[in-house]
Amino acid sequence: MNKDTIFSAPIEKLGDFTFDENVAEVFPDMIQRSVPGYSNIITAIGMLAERFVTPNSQVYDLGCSRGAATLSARRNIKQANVKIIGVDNSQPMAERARQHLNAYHSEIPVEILCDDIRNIRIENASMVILNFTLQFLPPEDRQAVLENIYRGLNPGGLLVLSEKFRFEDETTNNLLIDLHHTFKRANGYSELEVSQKRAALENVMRIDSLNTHKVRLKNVGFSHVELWFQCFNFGSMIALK
Ligand SMILES: C[S@@+](CC[C@H](N)C(=O)[O-])C[C@H]1O[C@@H](n2cnc3c(N)ncnc32)[C@H](O)[C@@H]1O
Ligand SMILES: O=C(O)C(=O)C[C@]1(C(=O)O)C=C[C@@H](O)C=C1
Repeated sequence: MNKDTIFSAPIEKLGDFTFDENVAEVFPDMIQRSVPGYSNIITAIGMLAERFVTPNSQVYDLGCSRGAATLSARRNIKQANVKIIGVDNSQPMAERARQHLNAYHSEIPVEILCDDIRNIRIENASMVILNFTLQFLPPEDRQAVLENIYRGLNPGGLLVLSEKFRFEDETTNNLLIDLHHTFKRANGYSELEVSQKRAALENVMRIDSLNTHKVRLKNVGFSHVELWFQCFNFGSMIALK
């Protein structure tokens, strides 16, 4: 697996973080070493797919990157006549997702669309995955994306929403951010890598509190909303229609 060294040397003009060719190339290593609990969440997405995906329905993986969540879902779906649609607006990510998914045999068709998730109409969905994607949309666009998902989900359908969180209590917020940085250091990132990446993400990743997520999901109409996983300032929620 290609190692993420993107922020290892000093960068004079640090621009905003983007999912470009360089990031796509090292992405599995980057996300594994940056997001505490990432592999547990990917495994659980498979378990949830096994339980929630119904025959003759569709599964959407929005912001699918290289297709890790899509693959986990596809491996665990036992129902007939299911289609998975992965969407990512980064061409280098979408290409790698197609290659990655084609490398494994499956009866379940997967279509990878290179498009903005704000343009996709969700239809006949039994499960929708937003695994660390909503946080990259402008905050004012998040409600509309969730409304579109809610409308396209079948009754009883599941949304999995994983995000980095902000906490309203300043002391615990700072502690959890600090623990996340300790986690990254333990995974081999230097102080410079941690601080340059933090600066690059500042404008593009405007994170919400857990409460903001819960209230918004309820406002959109979801009947049952719960946090099922948290490690430091990262976590994953389930919302049922
Ligand atoms: C942190 S990654 C997601 C990781 C992936 N879901 C996984 O489980 O491995 C965020 C992804 O969302 C994509 N993305 C960000 N904004 C998007 C948008 N408006 N439409 C489509 N994809 C978007 C990025 O290109 C990136 O690949
Ligand atoms: O590395 C960080 O500090 C992060 O915030 C992690 C995070 C994410 O949450 O999506 C940010 C960008 C990369 O795509 C991978 C992980």
